[in-house]
Amino acid sequence: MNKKQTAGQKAAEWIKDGMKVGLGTGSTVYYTILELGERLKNERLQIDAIPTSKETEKLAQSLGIPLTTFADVTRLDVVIDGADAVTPTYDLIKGGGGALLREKLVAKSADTFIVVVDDSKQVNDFKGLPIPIEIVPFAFQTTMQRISTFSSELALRMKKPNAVGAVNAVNEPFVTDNGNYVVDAKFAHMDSIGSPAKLHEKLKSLTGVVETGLFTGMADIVVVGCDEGAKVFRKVNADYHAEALNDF
Ligand SMILES: O=C[C@H](O)[C@H](O)[C@H](O)COP(=O)(O)O
Repeated sequence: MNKKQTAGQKAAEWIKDGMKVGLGTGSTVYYTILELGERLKNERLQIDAIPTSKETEKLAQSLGIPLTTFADVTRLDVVIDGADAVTPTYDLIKGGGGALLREKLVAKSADTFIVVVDDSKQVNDFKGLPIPIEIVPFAFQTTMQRISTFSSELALRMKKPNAVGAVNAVNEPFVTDNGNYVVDAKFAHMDSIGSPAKLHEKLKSLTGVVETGLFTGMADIVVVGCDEGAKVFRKVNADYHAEALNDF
């Protein structure tokens, strides 16, 4: 079993009968969703799920996972999602797959937000790492200019050469499920900005910025897949405590 699978499958144990569940996006939570599909086949488990992307929606549908929307649900019992980087204080960078806006909307509606990563995602800080920022396409050049006043490096995310619908990938911006663009921006001078939360606020205040991939103070539980198995960290008040596997 690879480390992503270890973390993803472990987190699926959290889902109980009758729960409203948010399903994240990416290659780690993929294993949570597969496991959930298996459990639905083998157990008397009734859940309703809200996907964070069209990709996850398709996967959930293919596995027969019942889907719902925010028209019918206001709170979610559990949201499980991946991350691109996790600090020792459990701040996250998300949006490597471009699903950050829906992911944040869904995670903000969660009673319990569970993050699944393999141990390669653990970092000391976000210094020099690209932060995905969703921006509106109109006048995106001016939004990028505003971001560049305090970013050390930034690039408009382009479609991957083999992406669905990419005609001339090099010249086509990647478009999110919400019809927006994504800028990946590095901030070498994080120290002078203060903290990821301050950076998020600073970016959000710029006209044209829709959302950032900085998820600070949001994770309730972090499941880390490593060689020895899945390590579980749970937030208790403001601190995170490692838990024995069978407590989970
Ligand atoms: O937009 C994508 C999401 O934020 C993903 O959850 C994140 O990029 C982690 O993905 P993966 O589990 O594939 O590394």
